[in-house]
Amino acid sequence: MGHLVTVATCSLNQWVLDWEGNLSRIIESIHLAKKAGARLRVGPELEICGYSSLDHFHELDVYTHSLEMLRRLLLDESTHGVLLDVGVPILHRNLRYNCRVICLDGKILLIRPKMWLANDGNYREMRHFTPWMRPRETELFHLPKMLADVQGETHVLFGDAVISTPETAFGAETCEELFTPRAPHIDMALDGVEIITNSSGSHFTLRKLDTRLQLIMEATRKSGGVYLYANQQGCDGERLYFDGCAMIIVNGDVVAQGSQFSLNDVEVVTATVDLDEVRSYRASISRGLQAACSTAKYQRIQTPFELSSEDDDADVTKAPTLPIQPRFHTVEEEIALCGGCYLWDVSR
Ligand SMILES: NC(=O)CC[C@H](N)C(=O)O
Repeated sequence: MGHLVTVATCSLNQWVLDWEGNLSRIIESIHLAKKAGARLRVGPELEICGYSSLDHFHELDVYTHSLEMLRRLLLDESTHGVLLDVGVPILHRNLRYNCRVICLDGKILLIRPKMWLANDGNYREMRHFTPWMRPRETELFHLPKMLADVQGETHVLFGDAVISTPETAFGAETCEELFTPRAPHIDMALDGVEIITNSSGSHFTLRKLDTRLQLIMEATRKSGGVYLYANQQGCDGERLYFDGCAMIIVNGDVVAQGSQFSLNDVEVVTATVDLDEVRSYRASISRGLQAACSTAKYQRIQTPFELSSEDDDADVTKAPTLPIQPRFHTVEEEIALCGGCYLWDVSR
């Protein structure tokens, strides 16, 4: 167990109810992540069915087909050997949730429902989903038979928990949660969670990338940590254009940034991060007392799967990815690129 970890996030051009296409792009992103040596991969919000499925989320078929696709993903051994954080809508005790399914080697470790839903501007999540309003609580999710067969068990954990590996802990927050005053990453970071994944369905509006970046940079500058941002890329069948830009940020510095306006269907962004940088950063800012008196303690789901290796730490050629200057388009470029990319994607 070492302290250098290679992680991956991605931008995918998913389409509403394009079951086969969405699954194949998810699998391709996992292959690319594995090829780059990543041991953790996060994908965009609701990537299995497409983010903007709108009132299709009222159709029970969407939940059944989403789980059928999840089953295929779990059974596909080419996706094993890396921790996966996949966006899936889940029906649980008659309520519809916008979830992350955290899985490894064909087994589900945790289903983490979105807690703070997006409901302003073009977002209507409260029309389709119920927010999970119980921070740090979990209960059991009864797997349908098709998944129980794969899992070898009838139930998995559902709720607000985090994953603990031998060397670190990671937790998921979903898109809008980053924008909220009491964002989940704050309590997670105070409880020692070092890596936060954020899977988003964040559409383009002028200068929104600046807002996202400021939020993530400030979050990790205040709390320390590694932040993996994944987003939908391009159109997905509704009116909106999503501007991708998957990113990896460490302690307030961007270390990897994907393209904001891309015609690629799958773009994977990876970085090698040094967990010791998070530990020393967290020790050097005056957060210790806040962490020590924080009563917000997360249930940790244990996995023996290692994100790092001692061999990597001993390999002098293996170094953490260095910070880069974040890239921003000018306002004029954003206007030109979003129109062109929207028209290309929507009309093909
Ligand atoms: N899907 C979401 O939760 C998106 C909401 C968020 N405010 C954004 O625009 O990125």
